[in-house]
Amino acid sequence: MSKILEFKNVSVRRGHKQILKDISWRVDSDQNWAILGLNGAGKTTLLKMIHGDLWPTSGSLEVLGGIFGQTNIPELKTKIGWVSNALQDELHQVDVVDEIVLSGKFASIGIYQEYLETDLQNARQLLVDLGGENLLGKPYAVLSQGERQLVLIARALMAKPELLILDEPCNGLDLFAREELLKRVAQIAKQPRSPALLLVSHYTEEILPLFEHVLLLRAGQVVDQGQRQKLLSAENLNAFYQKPISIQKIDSERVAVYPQTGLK
Ligand SMILES: Nc1ncnc2c1ncn2[C@@H]1O[C@H](COP(=O)(O)OP(=O)(O)OP(=O)(O)O)[C@@H](O)[C@H]1O
Repeated sequence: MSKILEFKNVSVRRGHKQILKDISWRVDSDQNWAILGLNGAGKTTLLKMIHGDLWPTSGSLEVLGGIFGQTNIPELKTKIGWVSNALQDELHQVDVVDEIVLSGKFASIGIYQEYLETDLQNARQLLVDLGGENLLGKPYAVLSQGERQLVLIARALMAKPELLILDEPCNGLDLFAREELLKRVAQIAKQPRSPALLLVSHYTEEILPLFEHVLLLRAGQVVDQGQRQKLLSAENLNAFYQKPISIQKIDSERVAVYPQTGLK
Protein backbone atom coordinates (compact mmCIF):
# COMPACT_ATOMS: atom_id res chain seq x y z
CA MET A 1 0.00 0.00 0.00
CA SER A 2 1.33 3.46 -0.87
CA LYS A 3 0.04 6.97 -0.65
CA ILE A 4 -1.92 8.24 -3.66
CA LEU A 5 -2.57 11.73 -2.42
CA GLU A 6 -2.51 13.82 0.71
CA PHE A 7 -4.00 17.23 1.42
CA LYS A 8 -2.58 18.91 4.51
CA ASN A 9 -4.56 21.94 5.70
CA VAL A 10 -5.27 23.00 2.14
CA SER A 11 -7.28 26.16 1.53
CA VAL A 12 -8.27 27.80 -1.75
CA ARG A 13 -9.36 31.41 -1.99
CA ARG A 14 -10.33 33.40 -5.08
CA GLY A 15 -10.81 37.09 -4.40
CA HIS A 16 -13.14 37.28 -1.40
CA LYS A 17 -14.43 33.76 -1.91
CA GLN A 18 -13.11 31.02 0.38
CA ILE A 19 -13.71 27.99 -1.86
CA LEU A 20 -12.01 25.33 0.24
CA LYS A 21 -10.98 25.63 3.86
CA ASP A 22 -8.44 23.61 5.79
CA ILE A 23 -8.81 20.31 3.92
CA SER A 24 -6.81 17.41 5.35
CA TRP A 25 -7.39 14.12 3.58
CA ARG A 26 -5.30 11.13 2.57
CA VAL A 27 -6.02 8.45 -0.03
CA ASP A 28 -3.98 5.23 -0.15
CA SER A 29 -3.52 2.98 -3.15
CA ASP A 30 -5.72 0.20 -1.76
CA GLN A 31 -8.66 2.55 -1.19
CA ASN A 32 -11.58 3.79 -3.30
CA TRP A 33 -13.30 6.98 -2.18
CA ALA A 34 -16.61 8.65 -2.94
CA ILE A 35 -16.98 12.41 -2.46
CA LEU A 36 -20.43 13.68 -1.63
CA GLY A 37 -21.45 17.32 -1.43
CA LEU A 38 -24.21 19.66 -2.59
CA ASN A 39 -23.77 22.12 -5.48
CA GLY A 40 -21.01 24.57 -4.70
CA ALA A 41 -19.50 22.44 -1.92
CA GLY A 42 -16.09 22.58 -3.61
CA LYS A 43 -15.86 19.11 -5.21
CA THR A 44 -14.72 20.29 -8.65
CA THR A 45 -12.16 22.60 -7.08
CA LEU A 46 -10.80 19.69 -5.08
CA LEU A 47 -10.52 17.52 -8.21
CA LYS A 48 -8.89 20.30 -10.22
CA MET A 49 -6.18 20.53 -7.60
CA ILE A 50 -5.51 16.80 -7.69
CA HIS A 51 -5.17 17.04 -11.47
CA GLY A 52 -2.74 19.95 -11.24
CA ASP A 53 -5.14 22.46 -12.84
CA LEU A 54 -5.37 24.63 -9.76
CA TRP A 55 -3.05 25.33 -6.85
CA PRO A 56 -3.78 25.66 -3.16
CA THR A 57 -3.67 29.15 -1.70
CA SER A 58 -2.21 27.64 1.47
CA GLY A 59 -1.38 24.21 2.85
CA SER A 60 0.43 21.40 1.07
CA LEU A 61 -0.71 18.85 -1.47
CA GLU A 62 1.07 15.69 -2.52
CA VAL A 63 -0.22 13.63 -5.45
CA LEU A 64 1.39 10.38 -6.61
CA GLY A 65 4.62 11.14 -4.83
CA GLY A 66 4.95 14.69 -6.16
CA ILE A 67 4.68 17.72 -3.91
CA PHE A 68 2.92 20.59 -5.66
CA GLY A 69 5.37 23.30 -6.53
CA GLN A 70 8.07 20.70 -7.26
CA THR A 71 6.29 18.15 -9.42
CA ASN A 72 6.07 17.93 -13.23
CA ILE A 73 2.37 18.58 -13.91
CA PRO A 74 2.15 17.25 -17.52
CA GLU A 75 3.77 14.01 -16.34
CA LEU A 76 1.41 13.83 -13.37
CA LYS A 77 -1.60 14.15 -15.68
CA THR A 78 -0.63 11.00 -17.58
CA LYS A 79 -0.83 9.03 -14.31
CA ILE A 80 -4.36 10.20 -13.54
CA GLY A 81 -7.37 8.95 -15.48
CA TRP A 82 -10.10 11.54 -15.74
CA VAL A 83 -13.76 11.06 -16.64
CA SER A 84 -16.03 14.09 -16.61
CA ASN A 85 -18.68 15.85 -18.66
CA ALA A 86 -16.33 18.81 -19.06
CA LEU A 87 -13.86 16.54 -20.84
CA GLN A 88 -16.62 15.26 -23.13
CA ASP A 89 -17.12 18.79 -24.40
CA GLU A 90 -13.42 19.18 -25.20
CA LEU A 91 -13.09 16.05 -27.33
CA HIS A 92 -13.17 16.36 -31.11
CA GLN A 93 -16.60 15.23 -32.22
CA VAL A 94 -15.37 13.94 -35.59
CA ASP A 95 -12.69 11.66 -34.10
CA VAL A 96 -13.47 7.98 -34.15
CA VAL A 97 -13.85 6.22 -30.84
CA ASP A 98 -10.71 4.11 -31.29
CA GLU A 99 -8.55 7.25 -31.57
CA ILE A 100 -10.20 8.90 -28.61
CA VAL A 101 -9.40 5.92 -26.40
CA LEU A 102 -5.85 5.85 -27.76
CA SER A 103 -5.35 9.57 -27.01
CA GLY A 104 -5.56 8.67 -23.31
CA LYS A 105 -2.05 7.27 -23.58
CA PHE A 106 -0.79 10.81 -24.14
CA ALA A 107 -3.37 12.64 -21.99
CA SER A 108 -4.07 14.74 -25.09
CA ILE A 109 -7.19 15.80 -26.97
CA GLY A 110 -6.49 14.31 -30.39
CA ILE A 111 -3.35 12.40 -31.32
CA TYR A 112 -0.19 14.32 -32.14
CA GLN A 113 2.41 11.72 -31.30
CA GLU A 114 3.64 8.58 -32.98
CA TYR A 115 2.05 5.43 -31.69
CA LEU A 116 2.49 1.72 -32.25
CA GLU A 117 -0.05 -0.59 -33.83
CA THR A 118 -0.11 -2.43 -30.49
CA ASP A 119 -1.22 0.82 -28.78
CA LEU A 120 -4.22 0.98 -31.08
CA GLN A 121 -4.96 -2.68 -30.44
CA ASN A 122 -4.76 -2.06 -26.69
CA ALA A 123 -7.15 0.86 -27.02
CA ARG A 124 -9.66 -1.28 -28.89
CA GLN A 125 -9.28 -4.14 -26.41
CA LEU A 126 -9.97 -1.79 -23.50
CA LEU A 127 -13.23 -0.74 -25.06
CA VAL A 128 -14.16 -4.34 -25.85
CA ASP A 129 -13.41 -5.33 -22.23
CA LEU A 130 -15.77 -2.62 -21.04
CA GLY A 131 -18.53 -3.98 -23.29
CA GLY A 132 -18.15 -1.34 -26.01
CA GLU A 133 -17.22 -3.52 -28.98
CA ASN A 134 -20.12 -2.15 -31.00
CA LEU A 135 -18.68 1.37 -30.68
CA LEU A 136 -15.40 0.67 -32.47
CA GLY A 137 -14.96 2.72 -35.64
CA LYS A 138 -17.83 5.10 -34.84
CA PRO A 139 -17.36 8.87 -34.73
CA TYR A 140 -17.73 10.23 -31.21
CA ALA A 141 -20.47 12.65 -32.32
CA VAL A 142 -23.01 9.88 -32.93
CA LEU A 143 -22.68 8.19 -29.53
CA SER A 144 -25.29 8.30 -26.78
CA GLN A 145 -24.38 9.75 -23.39
CA GLY A 146 -23.88 6.30 -21.86
CA GLU A 147 -21.67 5.23 -24.75
CA ARG A 148 -19.60 8.42 -24.44
CA GLN A 149 -18.97 7.77 -20.78
CA LEU A 150 -17.79 4.26 -21.59
CA VAL A 151 -15.35 5.67 -24.17
CA LEU A 152 -14.08 8.17 -21.63
CA ILE A 153 -13.48 5.43 -19.09
CA ALA A 154 -11.58 3.34 -21.65
CA ARG A 155 -9.58 6.47 -22.58
CA ALA A 156 -8.81 7.12 -18.93
CA LEU A 157 -7.53 3.55 -18.48
CA MET A 158 -5.31 3.71 -21.56
CA ALA A 159 -2.32 5.18 -19.68
CA LYS A 160 -2.67 2.57 -16.89
CA PRO A 161 -3.34 5.31 -14.34
CA GLU A 162 -2.64 4.94 -10.64
CA LEU A 163 -5.70 7.07 -9.90
CA LEU A 164 -9.01 7.13 -11.78
CA ILE A 165 -11.26 10.12 -11.15
CA LEU A 166 -14.93 9.69 -12.02
CA ASP A 167 -16.57 13.10 -11.81
CA GLU A 168 -20.34 12.53 -11.85
CA PRO A 169 -19.99 9.75 -14.44
CA CYS A 170 -23.70 8.87 -14.36
CA ASN A 171 -24.93 12.34 -15.35
CA GLY A 172 -27.44 12.12 -18.15
CA LEU A 173 -27.72 8.34 -18.04
CA ASP A 174 -31.06 6.58 -17.88
CA LEU A 175 -31.77 4.22 -14.97
CA PHE A 176 -30.48 1.14 -16.70
CA ALA A 177 -27.51 2.76 -18.44
CA ARG A 178 -26.49 4.00 -15.02
CA GLU A 179 -26.51 0.49 -13.53
CA GLU A 180 -24.60 -0.75 -16.58
CA LEU A 181 -21.93 1.93 -16.13
CA LEU A 182 -21.64 1.22 -12.41
CA LYS A 183 -21.24 -2.46 -13.25
CA ARG A 184 -18.28 -1.54 -15.45
CA VAL A 185 -16.77 0.53 -12.67
CA ALA A 186 -17.10 -2.46 -10.32
CA GLN A 187 -15.42 -4.59 -12.97
CA ILE A 188 -12.45 -2.18 -13.07
CA ALA A 189 -12.17 -2.21 -9.28
CA LYS A 190 -11.92 -6.01 -9.27
CA GLN A 191 -8.95 -6.11 -11.63
CA PRO A 192 -5.63 -7.09 -10.04
CA ARG A 193 -3.85 -3.78 -10.65
CA SER A 194 -6.87 -1.54 -10.45
CA PRO A 195 -6.21 2.17 -10.00
CA ALA A 196 -7.47 3.83 -6.82
CA LEU A 197 -10.95 5.13 -7.68
CA LEU A 198 -12.36 8.51 -6.76
CA LEU A 199 -16.04 9.04 -7.46
CA VAL A 200 -17.82 12.37 -7.21
CA SER A 201 -21.57 12.05 -7.17
CA HIS A 202 -24.67 13.79 -5.92
CA TYR A 203 -26.46 10.49 -5.48
CA THR A 204 -25.72 8.08 -2.66
CA GLU A 205 -27.18 5.17 -4.62
CA GLU A 206 -24.23 5.46 -7.01
CA ILE A 207 -21.80 4.82 -4.16
CA LEU A 208 -21.29 1.11 -4.66
CA PRO A 209 -19.82 -0.97 -1.82
CA LEU A 210 -16.44 -0.88 -3.57
CA PHE A 211 -16.24 2.76 -2.43
CA GLU A 212 -15.49 1.79 1.11
CA HIS A 213 -14.48 5.34 2.06
CA VAL A 214 -16.52 8.53 1.84
CA LEU A 215 -15.61 12.21 2.12
CA LEU A 216 -18.42 14.60 2.98
CA LEU A 217 -17.91 18.19 1.84
CA ARG A 218 -20.08 21.12 2.78
CA ALA A 219 -19.40 24.78 1.94
CA GLY A 220 -15.74 24.10 1.23
CA GLN A 221 -15.05 22.14 4.39
CA VAL A 222 -14.76 18.48 5.24
CA VAL A 223 -17.73 17.63 7.44
CA ASP A 224 -16.65 14.04 7.94
CA GLN A 225 -14.58 11.31 6.30
CA GLY A 226 -14.13 7.60 6.82
CA GLN A 227 -15.82 4.25 6.37
CA ARG A 228 -18.99 4.14 4.26
CA GLN A 229 -21.01 2.16 6.84
CA LYS A 230 -20.74 5.04 9.27
CA LEU A 231 -20.91 7.93 6.80
CA LEU A 232 -23.88 6.63 4.84
CA SER A 233 -25.89 5.76 7.95
CA ALA A 234 -29.26 7.48 8.36
CA GLU A 235 -27.99 9.40 11.37
CA ASN A 236 -24.98 10.76 9.49
CA LEU A 237 -26.85 11.62 6.30
CA ASN A 238 -29.50 13.52 8.26
CA ALA A 239 -26.79 15.50 10.01
CA PHE A 240 -24.93 16.12 6.76
CA TYR A 241 -27.79 17.45 4.64
CA GLN A 242 -29.27 19.56 7.45
CA LYS A 243 -32.66 19.43 5.73
CA PRO A 244 -35.55 16.96 5.95
CA ILE A 245 -34.72 13.87 3.90
CA SER A 246 -36.03 10.36 3.53
CA ILE A 247 -33.59 7.55 3.09
CA GLN A 248 -34.43 4.43 1.17
CA LYS A 249 -32.42 1.24 1.41
CA ILE A 250 -31.92 -0.21 -2.07
CA ASP A 251 -30.23 -3.35 -0.79
CA SER A 252 -27.99 -4.28 2.12
CA GLU A 253 -25.30 -1.85 0.94
CA ARG A 254 -26.81 0.96 -1.16
CA VAL A 255 -29.05 3.79 -0.01
CA ALA A 256 -30.92 6.50 -1.89
CA VAL A 257 -31.71 9.91 -0.40
CA TYR A 258 -34.74 12.04 -1.31
CA PRO A 259 -35.47 15.54 -0.03
CA GLN A 260 -38.75 15.94 1.82
CA THR A 261 -39.96 19.15 0.25
CA GLY A 262 -43.69 18.57 0.47
CA LEU A 263 -43.98 19.07 -3.30
CA LYS A 264 -47.07 17.47 -4.81
N1 LIG B 1 -12.48 31.01 -9.79
C1 LIG B 1 -13.45 31.18 -8.90
N2 LIG B 1 -13.71 32.39 -8.38
C2 LIG B 1 -14.69 32.58 -7.48
N3 LIG B 1 -15.49 31.59 -7.02
C3 LIG B 1 -15.30 30.36 -7.51
C4 LIG B 1 -14.27 30.07 -8.46
N4 LIG B 1 -14.31 28.74 -8.75
C5 LIG B 1 -15.32 28.24 -8.01
N5 LIG B 1 -15.91 29.19 -7.26
C6 LIG B 1 -17.02 29.02 -6.31
O1 LIG B 1 -16.60 28.05 -5.36
C7 LIG B 1 -17.70 27.23 -4.97
C8 LIG B 1 -17.33 25.77 -5.18
O2 LIG B 1 -17.30 25.51 -6.58
P1 LIG B 1 -17.11 24.02 -7.14
O3 LIG B 1 -17.30 24.11 -8.61
O4 LIG B 1 -15.83 23.48 -6.65
O5 LIG B 1 -18.33 23.26 -6.44
P2 LIG B 1 -18.92 21.81 -6.73
O6 LIG B 1 -19.06 21.13 -5.40
O7 LIG B 1 -18.13 21.11 -7.75
O8 LIG B 1 -20.36 22.16 -7.28
P3 LIG B 1 -21.30 21.38 -8.34
O9 LIG B 1 -21.81 20.16 -7.62
O10 LIG B 1 -22.38 22.35 -8.60
O11 LIG B 1 -20.49 21.06 -9.55
C9 LIG B 1 -18.89 27.72 -5.76
O12 LIG B 1 -19.62 28.59 -4.95
C10 LIG B 1 -18.28 28.45 -6.94
O13 LIG B 1 -19.10 29.48 -7.39
